[in-house]
Amino acid sequence: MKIAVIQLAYGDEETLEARTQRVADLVRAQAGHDLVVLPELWSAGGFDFRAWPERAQPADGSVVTALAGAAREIGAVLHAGSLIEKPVDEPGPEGRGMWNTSVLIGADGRAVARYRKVHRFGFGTGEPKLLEAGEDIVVVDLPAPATGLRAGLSTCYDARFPELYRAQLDRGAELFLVPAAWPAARVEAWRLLLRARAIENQCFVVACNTAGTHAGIEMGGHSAVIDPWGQVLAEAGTGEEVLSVQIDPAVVAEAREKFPVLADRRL
Ligand SMILES: NC(=O)CCC(=O)C(=O)O
Repeated sequence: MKIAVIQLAYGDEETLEARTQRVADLVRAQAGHDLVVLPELWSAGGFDFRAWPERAQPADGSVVTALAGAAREIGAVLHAGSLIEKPVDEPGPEGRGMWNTSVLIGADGRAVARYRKVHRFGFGTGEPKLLEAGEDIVVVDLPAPATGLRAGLSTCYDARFPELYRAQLDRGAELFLVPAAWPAARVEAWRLLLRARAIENQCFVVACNTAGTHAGIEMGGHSAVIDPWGQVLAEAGTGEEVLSVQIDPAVVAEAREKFPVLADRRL
């Protein structure tokens, strides 16, 4: 399976329309890959809380529609990163009506899965103040042409909560897709947590972070693809960059058979 991880950089100047066009073009440029992955909240701005209400959209709004077209054109599965989702007529349990939602799009341009971020980052500000929390664990068989692995969806801060990944493992996950807007200030934690999630669950990790500086926060980059042994197959630097990585889905079963640590779990 050939994967492209688009570590996008952005600042504060670009309009939503211009960024959407730029990102759709970047996705189109990944023709030949089976799976293309984008970062968290690239359309709304990961830490640009004030812009979220005006950039919020339904999960079938103009941003996802533009990307679905790009995925269809190149015949790839696309993890569209996440957006500030504001569905029509869904106020949510806390009355905020907005979620940090990831969308996985098939090569036919149709949405195959949606994940609403469970752990909200901000300690009383930002996400917990403005957004609803997701409540569902989402694990899905990757569709053609990215077939062969079952993927668990999570987002950024979720990486600090190993129990979420165990729950995904128990639903058959073999690969974790993790879009993020993780700041440079804590990038070593990001790098370490991703490897830990791969090793403890014997899963691939495909993690796509943000680069650049927006809303006064420098993003950490270091997107990575990690195998079930914890080997880093590719890692980005700190700027905008596309990682292109070939993975062998058979490595999951191989690692679990050669080193059957999961069989020793005591619940
Ligand atoms: N967007 C996020 O979830 C940021 C998480 C973060 O900065 C951290 O966990 O540290």
